[in-house]
Amino acid sequence: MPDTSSEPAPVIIGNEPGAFPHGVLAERHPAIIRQVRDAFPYDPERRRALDALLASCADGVIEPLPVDADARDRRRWADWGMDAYAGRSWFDVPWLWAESHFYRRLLDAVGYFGPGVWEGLDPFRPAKLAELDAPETDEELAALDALADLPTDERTRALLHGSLWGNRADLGFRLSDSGPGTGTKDRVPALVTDDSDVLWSLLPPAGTSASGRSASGPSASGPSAAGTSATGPTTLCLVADNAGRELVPDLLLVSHLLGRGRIDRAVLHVKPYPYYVSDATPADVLDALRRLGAAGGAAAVYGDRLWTALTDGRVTVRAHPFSCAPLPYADMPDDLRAEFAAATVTVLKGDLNYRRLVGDRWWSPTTSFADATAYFPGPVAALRTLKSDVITGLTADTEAALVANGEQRWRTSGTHALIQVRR
Ligand SMILES: O=P(O)(O)OC[C@H]1O[C@](O)(CO)[C@@H](O)[C@@H]1O
Repeated sequence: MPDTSSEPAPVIIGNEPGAFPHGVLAERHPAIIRQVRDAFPYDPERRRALDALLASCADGVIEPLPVDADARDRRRWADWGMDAYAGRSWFDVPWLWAESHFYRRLLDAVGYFGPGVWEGLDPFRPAKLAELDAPETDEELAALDALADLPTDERTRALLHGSLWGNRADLGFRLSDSGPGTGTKDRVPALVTDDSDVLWSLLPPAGTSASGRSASGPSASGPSAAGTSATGPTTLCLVADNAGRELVPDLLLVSHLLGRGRIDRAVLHVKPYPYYVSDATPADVLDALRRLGAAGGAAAVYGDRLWTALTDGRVTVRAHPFSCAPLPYADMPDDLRAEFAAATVTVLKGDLNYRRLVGDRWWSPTTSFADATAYFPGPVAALRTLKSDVITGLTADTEAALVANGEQRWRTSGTHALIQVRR
């Protein structure tokens, strides 16, 4: 039985040495700064700013945004809690807030917000392009050709799993529930919960009816689309996570769902600016799309379908400021809430989105996913590999088996994944 306790669990803070969140702040952030420092021939001013951020990560405090920051951005950060956290240690504020704000400061340091020659230049772009151009990406895209021989349902499932495990940058088009597995001694399937049947019941193939389909679709105001049902177009909101080898299978999945008539439209939510190293921005969507075209074969067919859908408006790309907010989705603004409310289902990809969806808290693992997401304005699904401590929706048996495995890092190592859906 899921735990339906209504008491919110404690918010995760990064102040416990040895714990995963502390390691991210104390070790990972400095490593990211060093990586960025080497990525471009930044001038002395930029290098000094990066060094200052490095020092601040170790023992500094969160500072207010610079006085020359864009006024709208300053207002946003004020709304997002800047006044409450300025002057406090990175280690003593909510971990989600500290991490998110780190990327904002990193972009300041490299001059991303300008003015100047570095304005708008993604400091993570070299790493993103290297991943997109890696031979593994060629192999994964070539593997798509073999999918054509599979029955449609199996292909649909393989593409869903490609998108899911792509969150580990592992585009394997896996055909079995067990995913990549964690070794023969592992007693727990890699997929710790799998609600994919519920997801497919929300997005049935063209010509069949969805009992749970949202009746509040944007049929009245939006353009008509082929295959539109009596309840309005079936719209998928896909809240993307990483660029490169995660975004590629995300795009393949969207293209496949369009091609099979399971959706009429898709809205792809990406980040307005570089974030958490590899998070997808609009420029990354274009790079991934070009990559599909250049691969030829089945990949190019998927890419062409998506290209056409972008040009005729069936697929749109959104980069809402709240996508980079240091807050849970429970605090989303009204315009975003209305968008998600109008979708047939919103699928959130990845670990960070999961943390923001259920709240970055020390939930008991058996806390009901439906309860934790009850505030969300429409049907919602999470496709996530486990890369941080937050977890909900496990059965007591699964939790016990994971713990009994003796492998303490099941929460953070990306060896396990979940598909959770609340209709
Ligand atoms: O790309 P994803 O799946 O959102 O994962 C990013 C993850 O990186 C971490 O911030 C660690 O740095 C995770 O805790 C976080 O959720």
